[in-house]
Amino acid sequence: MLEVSNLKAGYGQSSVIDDLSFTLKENEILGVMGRNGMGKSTLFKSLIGLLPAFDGEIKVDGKDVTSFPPYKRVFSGLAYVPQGRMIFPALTVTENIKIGLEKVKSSKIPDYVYDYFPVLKEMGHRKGGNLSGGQQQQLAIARALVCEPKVLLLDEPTEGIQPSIIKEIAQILKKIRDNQGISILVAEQVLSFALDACDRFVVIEGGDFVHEAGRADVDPEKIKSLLAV
Ligand SMILES: Nc1ncnc2c1ncn2[C@@H]1O[C@H](COP(=O)(O)OP(=O)(O)OP(=O)(O)O)[C@@H](O)[C@H]1O
Repeated sequence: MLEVSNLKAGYGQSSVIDDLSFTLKENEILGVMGRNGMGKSTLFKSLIGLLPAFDGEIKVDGKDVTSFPPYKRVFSGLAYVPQGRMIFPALTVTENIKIGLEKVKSSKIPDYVYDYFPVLKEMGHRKGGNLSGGQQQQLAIARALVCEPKVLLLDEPTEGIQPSIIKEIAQILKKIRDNQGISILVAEQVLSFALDACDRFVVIEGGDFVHEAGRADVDPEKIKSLLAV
């Protein structure tokens, strides 16, 4: 569903992601694990087009989007939830979700949003900035979901969120994958969350993948050691 070949990306003259290749399969949840500063956000920003690729190719469902600006990548099936969530604090919960609906030219929030995130129904009229971190994360995921993406990019969804909500978000992501039939790429540092949510795991270090494992053969201690170095 997402094919990344020999991707090179970074800031100005300095390259952070260097010659990275991987694929995300249909209905797969792939966890990109890595310590602070290892290149997770840089990778995600280059996938959605906030950073241009210096080289390489990004394909979504077979379509080359490498030269597309972010909005065209969204129309090609990508959706992005940035680190820090970036919801609109002065808009209500409902208004925030409706921004995602612009893409599908609809004004009705689909019922599935409230099945996954009942709290967003209760808090529909509340300003986004007055929600807790966990609720804001759910709002950001909901806003991305209503774009009906083929691939959802989630950058550190657990950051600053309490453990019980982290567990809940892992379960919801699996439900979303199953019911909406989308593929999910998630950057994470919290190993327990990744083990709950992901089908496959890669560890990024210095902009390159240094370890890969599937759910069946994952060695949590190995990943823990790579995250702790
Ligand atoms: N705007 C920027 N300009 C220049 N260098 C940057 C910029 N943003 C990040 N970097 C550098 O790129 C490298 C990778 O950072 P990145 O934010 O991708 O890491 P990360 O794995 O997402 O870490 P974190 O979990 O802390 O967000 C780091 O060396 C960082 O200093």
